[in-house]
Amino acid sequence: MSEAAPAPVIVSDDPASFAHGVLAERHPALVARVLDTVPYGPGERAALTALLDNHLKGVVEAPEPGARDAERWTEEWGLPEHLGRSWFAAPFLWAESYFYRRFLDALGYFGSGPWRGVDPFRPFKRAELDGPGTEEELAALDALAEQPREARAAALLHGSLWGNRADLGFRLSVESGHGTGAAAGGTGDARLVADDSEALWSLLPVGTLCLVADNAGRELVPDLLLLDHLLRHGEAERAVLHVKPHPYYVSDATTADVLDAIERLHRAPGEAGAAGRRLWSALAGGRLVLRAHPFSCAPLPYADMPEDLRREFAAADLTVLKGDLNYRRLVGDRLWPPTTPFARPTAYFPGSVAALRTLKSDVITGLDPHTETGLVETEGQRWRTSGAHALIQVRP
Ligand SMILES: O=P(O)(O)OC[C@@]1(O)O[C@H](CO)[C@@H](O)[C@@H]1O
Repeated sequence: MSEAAPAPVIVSDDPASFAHGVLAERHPALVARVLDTVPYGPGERAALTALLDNHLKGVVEAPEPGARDAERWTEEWGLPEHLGRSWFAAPFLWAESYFYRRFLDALGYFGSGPWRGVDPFRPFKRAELDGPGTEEELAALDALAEQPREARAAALLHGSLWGNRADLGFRLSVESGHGTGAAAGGTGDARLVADDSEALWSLLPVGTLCLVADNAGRELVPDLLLLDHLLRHGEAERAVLHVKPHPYYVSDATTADVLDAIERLHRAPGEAGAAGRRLWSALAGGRLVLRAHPFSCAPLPYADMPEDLRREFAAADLTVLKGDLNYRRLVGDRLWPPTTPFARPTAYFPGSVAALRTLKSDVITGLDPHTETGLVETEGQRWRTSGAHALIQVRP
């Protein structure tokens, strides 16, 4: 491949690939889990089962008639190109994203019936917030408060980074043995395959910081704690938190999830409760602003973002994107040579941009050659998808 040629887009048609495994194994596991957890009626169950059958063996079909976003999918998000073709022939990012859109259709999320607006993934998100893991993490904030400010900032950054392992989609394949995940691995710096944290801190303080959130629950809580820290200490005058306009990729955070997370903090004792109260006031007072742009659920890379979103990111002094899916969309869901400089596929992004991500899919850029060689020698290609490694990358 020449220097200038873009790397190949990832497609799910190779049965040996990670992408194929997501469609063929992770999605059936997800359907089973949701139907086990939520007492949807026979109609919704039949529709979801039919969708899964179509996804695995059939061809891409149009959304339910009258869908309010049908025009967008048709005119802007590439649906006509894939209609009538196997889901496995479409780009991985497109197929996966459309599956979540159709998932909500099957369960009446966009309909006019009683399941309208009911998040099928909410029980999983709530269980995380109410679980002992969250309780322990919140209690640890009291001891952290004794630390010097820089140590606190570093701990909160790493909390937000490693919180990214908390997506149910990823854990489904780890639990069912289909993934190569190491969900309980260590979290020390040795597991960072790229660490631009110095460059990240050097960009602060800023006026407006955009944080493009990923998962709810145990990822969103540390994201909010990081934002609270930055706002409180003047490292950002204002923060804009981008969430999804509807449930997506199982655990992705919506406005309702932000409210649940703040409520969880609010009712905690000590430092966590104080952070919850500050975040509540920041939202009420406009220093913390929520955005739920439709493009956040688009099946496309950020390089194709619409003009209004581009202007929004351009107006921020720094945009931080969380998680694996956002990384795939930021650099393009392509098989880049891992040593491709991070600055190259992100050159189009308006303004300074940073990525905080645990590695849970094949896409990777910005590795130095020694790091890549060392990873391949010890792990083959498993390091790309196991979730055991993470990165902090910055393009100022
Ligand atoms: O964006 P997140 O929550 O970090 O990860 C989402 C994820 O689980 O979904 C995709 C496969 O389903 C992978 O890109 C990734 O592992």
